[in-house]
Parts: sequence; structure tokens; C-alpha cells
Amino acid sequence: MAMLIQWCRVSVCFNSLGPGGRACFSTSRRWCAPKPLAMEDFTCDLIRNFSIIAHIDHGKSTLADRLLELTGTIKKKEVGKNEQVLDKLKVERERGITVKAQTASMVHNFGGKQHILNLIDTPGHVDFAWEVSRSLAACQGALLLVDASQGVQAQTISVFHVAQERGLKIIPVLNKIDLPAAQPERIAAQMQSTFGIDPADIIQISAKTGRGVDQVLQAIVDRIPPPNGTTTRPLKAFLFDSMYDRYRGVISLVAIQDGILKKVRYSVDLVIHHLVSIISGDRIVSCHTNKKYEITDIGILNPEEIPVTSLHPGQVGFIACNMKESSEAHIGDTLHRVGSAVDPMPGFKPAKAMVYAGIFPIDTSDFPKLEESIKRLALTDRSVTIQRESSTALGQGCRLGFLGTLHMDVFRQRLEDEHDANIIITAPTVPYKIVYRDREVYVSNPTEFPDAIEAASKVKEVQEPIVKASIIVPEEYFGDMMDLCFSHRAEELEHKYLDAGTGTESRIMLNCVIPLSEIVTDFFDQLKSRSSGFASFDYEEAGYKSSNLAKMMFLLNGKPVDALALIVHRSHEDAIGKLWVKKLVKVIPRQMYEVPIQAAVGKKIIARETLSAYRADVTAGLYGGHVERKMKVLERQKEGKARMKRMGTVDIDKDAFVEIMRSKSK
Ligand SMILES: Nc1nc2c(ncn2[C@@H]2O[C@H](COP(=O)(O)OP(=O)(O)OP(=O)(O)O)[C@@H](O)[C@H]2O)c(=O)[nH]1
Repeated sequence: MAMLIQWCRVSVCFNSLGPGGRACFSTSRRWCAPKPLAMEDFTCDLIRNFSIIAHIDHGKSTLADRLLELTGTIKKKEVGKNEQVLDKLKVERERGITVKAQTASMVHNFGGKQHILNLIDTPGHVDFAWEVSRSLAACQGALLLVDASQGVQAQTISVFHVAQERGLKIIPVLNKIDLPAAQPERIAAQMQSTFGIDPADIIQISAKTGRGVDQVLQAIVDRIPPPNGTTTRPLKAFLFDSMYDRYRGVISLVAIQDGILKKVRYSVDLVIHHLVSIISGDRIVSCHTNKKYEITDIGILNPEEIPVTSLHPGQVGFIACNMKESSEAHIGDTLHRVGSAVDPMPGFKPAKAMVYAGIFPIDTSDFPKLEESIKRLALTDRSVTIQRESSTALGQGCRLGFLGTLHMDVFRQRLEDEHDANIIITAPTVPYKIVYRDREVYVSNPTEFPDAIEAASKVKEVQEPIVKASIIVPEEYFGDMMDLCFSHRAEELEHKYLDAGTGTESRIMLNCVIPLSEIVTDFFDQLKSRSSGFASFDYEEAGYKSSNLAKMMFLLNGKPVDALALIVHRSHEDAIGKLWVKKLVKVIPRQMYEVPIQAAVGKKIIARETLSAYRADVTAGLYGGHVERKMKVLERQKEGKARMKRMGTVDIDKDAFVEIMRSKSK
């Protein structure tokens, strides 16, 4: 058996559980090994695994923080301070949204007994629905949080159904009762009519002030069933999340179903003040890949890592086992001990990219660095797909698949924030299905879309992805929402009153089927502005549908520019062509000569604008004697040229180019 020998100097060690049930630290000047939590004491009846589910901004992360404080897991913060403990990413803090589900184990005393409560925080935005369903797979219960001023929203309904389908015990919680606009009775009635929840079961709280949060804590223990599992059956661990650590490789989050997962550490004091730790971990196998690994590290997240020597049935924790590639940690996989196979647990649907975009370095020589950064970032975000692509205008780049446009935007921001990347991102496209006579091909890059001539001779039909969308909105905005849906090619529209029978002011739920390509552009912004921010929106994929689509090319000076290509519905081609040439003529800088800007579908020119000529005399104003200065300026202009992007025969400096791509991705 492979042994891992580790020299460690530990100046902080875990001694025992402190008064709040937490591990407490004691500093020591001696070299010592950490004394881990006695996980074997936490039998299933003392464990609760739960999640908080809600519509975006209804207060999940704030409630998570209050629970962590109440159990003494973190120090109490000043009320009103907005920084959330589980929202670890900079982008999450800046935008106030949760992107990546986090896990935190809390140890708390109920009725004289220490319990472990494992909280799995979930994101609220529709783009991250995959993260939600992944998190729920490791839970037995969920707190369904509803904002007492906003009421039930589109994602409240979708997350409720996901939790219900998974058979989770749902604890309804009304949050933000401190707000003057809160209407707890009315919203409780709404929850009753929408979900059949008994208002007497609803706990009313303010996650901000902490009011009522102790009742939530008690309800977690009283109402959520403990996990069931036994130490007598062979080890079976469910892998539900993973992250990447530069030193330890892939770290997987697991929920133990049966058996015990161990890492044994022998400490030998070889020399005074020097301890040698010999670690011998369980040997495990992945049901998905059949690969074998040896456990090198086990712990729980509190929310920071606390090492433990074993994880027992019902417990949730992390493991490191020398997995090098993040693709080895298959989300939904079952792990078992070498030599004692088990039936794998049902995994769940892998994440499916809904939106694709090309990412290119501004400076083409930066491609190797950019590719490395993208790969690194993708290690922490398993739902992104990556493929290389190259463009005549933009050089070498990567085509990435995302769960939605917010996901795309968050990834872009993380590349810039965390990897200092200087990038151009192309307009988002959805994956189209091209049905040829003998095969089907998915195309997620407009340049690969068949042109009109090829389409006429070889393509049987073109299909586009559609989604089932639901919009919840106060009655007064219903007409605007119908207009919005019609202008985005929605079909099968139907609606129902959400507050039927409650005798209160009405909200309407509007359901329709809409092409995905229509909602990846400005749909969400328009939805918010046309409903004064009151509409909420959710969607789920609904397959493919035949559609009359074409590739629109943009020509500068008669030459097509691949990076600007778009797929458009034929009914909108004139309007889109005109709109884009108008936008392009505004952002493309004038050249020494006149430049026609055209939009074309096949051979047909749909729209045209002309960019008038302009001579940029950078040396104007420098009179005869200033030869040196003149040379310097010309030299600088030459350097600038090297960073120019070439579109057809037109050179465009990088700022103008970024501006063009930005306006195209809106
Ligand atoms: N007045 C009041 N504000 C609250 C309460 N709970 C949360 N908030 C505020 O509501 C906003 C959203 O809270 P978050 O906890 O970030 O919401 P979230 O559900 O985690 O958001 P996502 O993770 O992005 O879905 C923040 O500005 C909070 O300070 C509450 O009980 N009362």
C-alpha cells in the first residue's frame, strides 16, 4: 500500500469541541499534529443535511450567515454589513449573487446532544439551476425562503418543484418581515394557494436582524428527517461537487451513504520538535471511471476546512485523493472501497450548455496564457465547455459553452478579475441543429452555419432550441408582457391568476414556449424595464423546433468579417440588418477611404451604410523643426498598428473593436 509521508509543522491545533459545539483552536509553540473532530460520535440521528432554496435575492446567503452565527460557527457580524460568508468569489460579492454552491457544517447542541447540520448554499439565478439540483441531491430537507414583500416568484416555483421531486422535506420560511412593505399574511396565503402549504407551518423571520432564525434552527432538527445509512454495509459515497486546489489537485465533496471513509494518520516523534506523520488512506474506486485512488485528505467545511480522520454514514465532507484532472471527479458519481463493489446511485443529468461565445485575447500573442487561464477557471466551474476556435479577424481563441448569459458574464468577469485576462468576447449564440439528408449536426458558431446556397441544396431543415418560460407579474403589466413575448416569437401563450381565491391584488403567471435565442439577448432587460422590475422569469429547456433561420454576414469594404456573423430568423432579418449596420457605422472609426458597411444574407444585401473617409494626420500641429518629435509620433503610430485588428481590409484599433463586440453581445 502506498504510504504518503508528510512533514508538517502545525502551530494551531484542534483540541476538542468548544462550548458552542465548535472545534476550538489552541496555539502551541510545539510542533504538533491537529487533533481532529471525533466524527464517529455523530451518528445519523444527530445529522441533518439541508439546503436553502429561493428566488434570487430573497435572502439565502443572509440566512445562511445568521445560522452560522447562531451555531457559533462564525463570529457575529454587525447587522447591516453585507459581506456574506458563503459568497466567496469576488464576483459574487460585487454583484450580490451566489454563483457557486458552498457547503458549511455547523455543530450545535440540541437537547443536550451535539448535532451536525450540513448546510448547502444554492444559487438563485435561473442560469445556475444545475447547481441547485446538484446541491439538493445531498440533502434530506430544504428551507423554502420567500421574501415577504415580493411573494412567490418564478424561481420559487421551479426550486419548489425540484425539491419536491427529490422527496425533500420542505420547511416554508417567510423572510424580510422587518421591511415596511412586508405582507406576511398575504404572502402566506399565496404560498398556500400555490404550493398547498399550511400557513401554520410557515416560520416568519428577518434574516437581516436575526428575528425568528432560532425557530428555523429548531425546525431543521425537528422537521427534517435524519439521513439513513449504516456502518455495516460497504462504503458508498456520493460525489456531489468538486473544486480544484493547486497543491492537492481535485477536492471532491461527498455525502456518505453507507460505511466509513478513513484516513489514518500515525504520528511518530522522530526528533524532538519534529513529527513525522504517516498517512494511510482508504483505497477507493469511482463507479463512473473505474479508476482507483488513495485518500490523502479528509475533512469537513466549517466553512473553512477542518481535517478529520473519517467520515461516517449521513455525513458530508471533502476528500482529496490525488485526482489530477477535474474531469475525473464526475458529479453524481458513486465511490466505493477497492474490492467491495456497490450499486451506483442514480447520478443526475450533466450540465448542458445553452449559450456559446468565442473568447479571444486582445493581443493575439496572449493566446497560450488565455487558454491556460480559461482551463484553470473551468476547474472551479464544471458546467463550462471549452473548444478551440480560430477567426480570421480575431486569431486563435476558445469557444465556450455556458448555462446562460449571466453565467457567461460571470465567467468573463472572473477571467478578468482572477486571471488578469484582456479579452474580446463574441455575441452569444445558441446551439442550432442542422438536419442534413443523412446526418444531424449541432452548430454553435455562426461561421459554421451553412450559407444559403449550401442550405438550399443539402440541408433538410434547421432547428433551434426552445424553452418553456414562465413569467410572474402583477396584473397591470400583463399587456406589456404579452407584447414582449409576441415580439420575441413566443407561442402557446397561456396564463393563470396566481392569487386566485385569496381576495388580494392579483398576480399573473404567464407560460409560453419561446426560442432560446430570443432570451439570450435583451429579453431579460426588457422584461425588467417594461414591468418596472416586478416581473420574474424562469425557463427550462423544451427540445428543438424547426425554424426559418439564416446566416447574416457583415461586410466591410466588400469583405465579410467572420467574427461579426449572426444567425437570424428570416422574419427579423431586415430589422436586424438595418439595426446592426447603423450600430457599426457609429463605432467603427473612419478610415483614410470610404468604407461601405453591409449586412447580407446569402448574396442578398439587406442593409447598407457608408462610413465616410477621414485622414488621421497624427503629425498635424508639429511644425517643420520638430523632426524628432514627428518621428516619435509616427513610431508610436506604427506600434499601435501592431495591435490593430484587421476586419477585411479595414484596420480597427483594439478599443473600437472591443466596443463593436460589446455592442454585438448586447
Ligand atoms: N430588510 C431585509 N433585507 C434582507 C433580509 N434578508 C436579506 N436581505 C437583503 O436582501 C438582499 C439579498 O440577500 P441575499 O442573502 O444576498 O440573497 P440571496 O438569496 O442569497 O441572493 P442570491 O444568492 O443571489 O440568489 C441583500 O441586500 C440582503 O441584505 C431581511 O430579512 N430583511
